[in-house]
Amino acid sequence: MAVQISPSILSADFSRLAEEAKAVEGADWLHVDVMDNHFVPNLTLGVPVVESLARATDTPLDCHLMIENPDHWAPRYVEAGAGSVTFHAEAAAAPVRLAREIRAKGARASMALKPATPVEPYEDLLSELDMLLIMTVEPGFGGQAFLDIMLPKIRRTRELISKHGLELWLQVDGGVSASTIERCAEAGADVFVAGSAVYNADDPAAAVRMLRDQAAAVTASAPWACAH
Ligand SMILES: O=C(CO)[C@@H](O)[C@H](O)COP(=O)(O)O
Ligand SMILES: [Fe+2]
Repeated sequence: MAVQISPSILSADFSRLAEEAKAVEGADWLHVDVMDNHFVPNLTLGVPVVESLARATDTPLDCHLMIENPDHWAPRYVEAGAGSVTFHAEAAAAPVRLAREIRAKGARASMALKPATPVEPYEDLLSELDMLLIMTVEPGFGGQAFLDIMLPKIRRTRELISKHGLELWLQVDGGVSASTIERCAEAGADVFVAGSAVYNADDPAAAVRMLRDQAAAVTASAPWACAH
């Protein structure tokens, strides 16, 4: 699978969301961070804003739900127009049922792991998912420093994907920039969320292209990238 870039609208100007979404057209996804001030200590946006964003851009929406009770809310984000919906493993009561419901409603189903949550207990669930998101910061805020200590988890997850022959995308989110994306790609990530590295750049669309080129140069020689 080719590498994909998902700019996070969290680092954009929220008073101009439609324009900011258009500024990164050409990206593979638009990452939308939904926070409820319970699962994480921050509050962002909800279903009505996602509905409006879906109308404002042709870029598919990659909704990252940092909320309690995703079992109830995740399907609502599919109905709002998201192309991919990520719920947190730590918050979901019934992750298999939820992933199946997201898929049945027509979106890609994805599950996220906070930094302290290991992947191994979820090995048997991976076949139910279209993407696994490994957080490379503690969720809640943009602009935090990348956690290098997550690289072994990315590597172990890539090994599990290869071992089971899965078509699972492996996303990283948090502190991904020109100085960290290559390490993520080397470890086995293939979908990269970048908020501040894209929206703080003078030319966000060019920043997306540069990040994609950097990651693609690394994965071009990765055996797992050739296999998918
Ligand atoms: O989910 C989150 C934060 O919880 C992210 O999607 C951030 O929005 C990424 O921002 P940067 O770390 O790239 O600035
Ligand atoms: Fe995110």
